Amino acid sequence: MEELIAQLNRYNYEYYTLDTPTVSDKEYDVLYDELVQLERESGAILPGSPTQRVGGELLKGFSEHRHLARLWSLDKAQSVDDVRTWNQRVLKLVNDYNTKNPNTPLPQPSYVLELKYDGLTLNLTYTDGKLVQASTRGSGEVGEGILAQVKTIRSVPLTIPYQEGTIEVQGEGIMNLSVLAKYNETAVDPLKNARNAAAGALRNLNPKVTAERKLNAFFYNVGYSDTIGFQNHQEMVDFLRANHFKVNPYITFFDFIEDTIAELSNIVAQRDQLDYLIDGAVIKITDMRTREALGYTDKFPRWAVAFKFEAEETTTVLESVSWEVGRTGKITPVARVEAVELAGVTVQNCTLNNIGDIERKNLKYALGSRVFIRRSNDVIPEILGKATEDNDGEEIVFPTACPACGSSLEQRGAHLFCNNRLGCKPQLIGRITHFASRDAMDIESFSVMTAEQLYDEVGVRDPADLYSLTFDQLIGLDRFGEKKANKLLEALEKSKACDLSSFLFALGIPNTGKTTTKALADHFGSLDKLMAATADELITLQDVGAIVADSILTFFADPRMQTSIRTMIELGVSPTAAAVTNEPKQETIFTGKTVVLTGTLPTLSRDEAAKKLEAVGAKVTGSVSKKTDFVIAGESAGSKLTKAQQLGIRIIDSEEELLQMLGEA
Ligand SMILES: NC(=O)c1ccc[n+]([C@@H]2O[C@H](COP(=O)([O-])OP(=O)(O)OC[C@H]3O[C@@H](n4cnc5c(N)ncnc54)[C@H](O)[C@@H]3O)[C@@H](O)[C@H]2O)c1
Ligand SMILES: [Zn+2]
Repeated sequence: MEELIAQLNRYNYEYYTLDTPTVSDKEYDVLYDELVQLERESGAILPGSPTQRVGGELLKGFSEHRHLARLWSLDKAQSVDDVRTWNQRVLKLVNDYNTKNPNTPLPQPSYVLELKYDGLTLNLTYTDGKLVQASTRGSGEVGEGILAQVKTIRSVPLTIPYQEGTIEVQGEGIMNLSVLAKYNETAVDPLKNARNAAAGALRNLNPKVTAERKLNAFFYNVGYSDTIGFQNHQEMVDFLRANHFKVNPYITFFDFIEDTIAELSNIVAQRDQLDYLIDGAVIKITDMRTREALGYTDKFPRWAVAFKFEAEETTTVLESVSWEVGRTGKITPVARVEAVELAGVTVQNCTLNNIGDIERKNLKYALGSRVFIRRSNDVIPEILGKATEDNDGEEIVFPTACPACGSSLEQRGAHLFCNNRLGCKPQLIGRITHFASRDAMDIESFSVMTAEQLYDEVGVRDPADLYSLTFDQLIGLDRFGEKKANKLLEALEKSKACDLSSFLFALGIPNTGKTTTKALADHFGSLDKLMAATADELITLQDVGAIVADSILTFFADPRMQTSIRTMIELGVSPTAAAVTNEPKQETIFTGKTVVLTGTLPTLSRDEAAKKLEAVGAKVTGSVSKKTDFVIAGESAGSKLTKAQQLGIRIIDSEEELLQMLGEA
């Protein structure tokens, strides 16, 4: 217990006083919970235990402010069961109170749900309508006066309409994520995390530094007033709004705890769409008399509980960096980290984006050091920066030669490239695999392994080579029986009658994705016309700017590409543009609606289903949001389906039903 107390107090100091934590909240919480557990089991609380107090030490240089009413921490629930346990305790206390006070019983508890903003607590003091002090939470009783710093926040009102005596209002100072990203674009010292960025700026003695960070704030409580009282939370929120405090639009009231709990998953689903960090949601009892009756422990109110979300950040050790070659020749650093659990999965690989990013994030000498990693949505976790200040790690040596083919590398912007387009195996394998992929030529049963095998054993170097493969060549290969060989040849044959936009996408023209290739196909109508197009003609298209136009021209001017395309055409590949119709063929339930496809349907490929939907005027998009009208979920649909369920979006989970709705079955 002594060790834990020493360790936790050091982390508290780094977090609350210095605003530069060296462990993640997740790691801190594990140790804290361990201490709570030991205190409970032993019945002993040792001196200096962080479970008995709020916050950390005050910084020198700021004046002290004694809060007119105490500020609190929040009890936390890690699971919905913890929320239910908290609620049971509330019900029991209400019941006890009502037994003792039969003439003035408390109402049946009702609940308010708010987001838990992750920033720095602010306590604002107004006297006769004027902002006279602003302070941090500090110890809960005394905080640091940071009036000049808080005045730089544009959303903090300097005067308010309510002018009767003194009130204190609490909120959270935050940095919007978009503001942080913008700040980091040009910053010499990029900021790792919005919470520490906000806290550090507010507790900077120089208000100019605070102003540069363009902070924001949300207010959620009137902690003290000489004159005014509220019956319930809604009245208090109305008062805050009427007095021009920025109140978060998401505040929801519930009569039943189970409804409140059900709503938590909606917040989790929308977490990634918010422009600020939240680390949970707060459930509070709405009735003020009940709050008073329930009271406080040493540390937190009994009438509120914070439901903590799964952490998205943690720390781990950066073990090694390897360099991967993509199909365009771009070299991507991939970090191998000590295995660590984050948001329910074990993380072992993280992206480092590019060499520019490694330098910007001060990771050049970070091999073997502890680093912060962050995972949001389904993307590969990213390394945010080092967890220590020292530069004692080993150097990440940037390659000068391609790890695959040995050619010397060229730096363009923040990226390294291998220019050996024709002789660098991973580039060729990448191009062939991309060519055959589902969104491209959709050659069934073709995988990276097939591409590698054909490369190694039959000498396939270019997508065009696929169309002269013979049965005899294939049957001689490992793991290729008669059936498999025929299947691949059939799939290749079938792919010859492709549509132009898929063919263009399959070619892998740099800087052109599916939307662009579709626009090109629609506009030009034939491969020949596109290949003869000029830059002026290309940039008339909506999706095509100067860079994309240049990529397209350079690509088709390359004699090797011309040969490859000519060979394919000679071997029977015949890309044709779908007839462009501006009017959808027929009105269906999907006309004008936004649809997301996920998982595998029994017979239709995702592309075929998308085409059918587009033909009746639906917009097919890649990610589920509130704007999605339908989600078509095939077999092994994953997170998109979960999200659709959470958002209450209509889900169609059978191909038959889909075809029926399309009027085809
Ligand atoms: N990484 C570290 O080294 C380290 C060290 C210390 C603490 N911590 C983190 O801090 C947590 C404890 O911190 P705490 O006591 O400062 O905060 P808390 O999690 O107990 O929450 C209380 C605070 O939540 C804020 N809040 C945000 N939205 C709110 C809302 N709608 N209603 C009411 N309050 C709201 C308020 O500022 C309030 O002071 C730990 O669980 C840990 O995750 C991390
Ligand atoms: Zn190479």
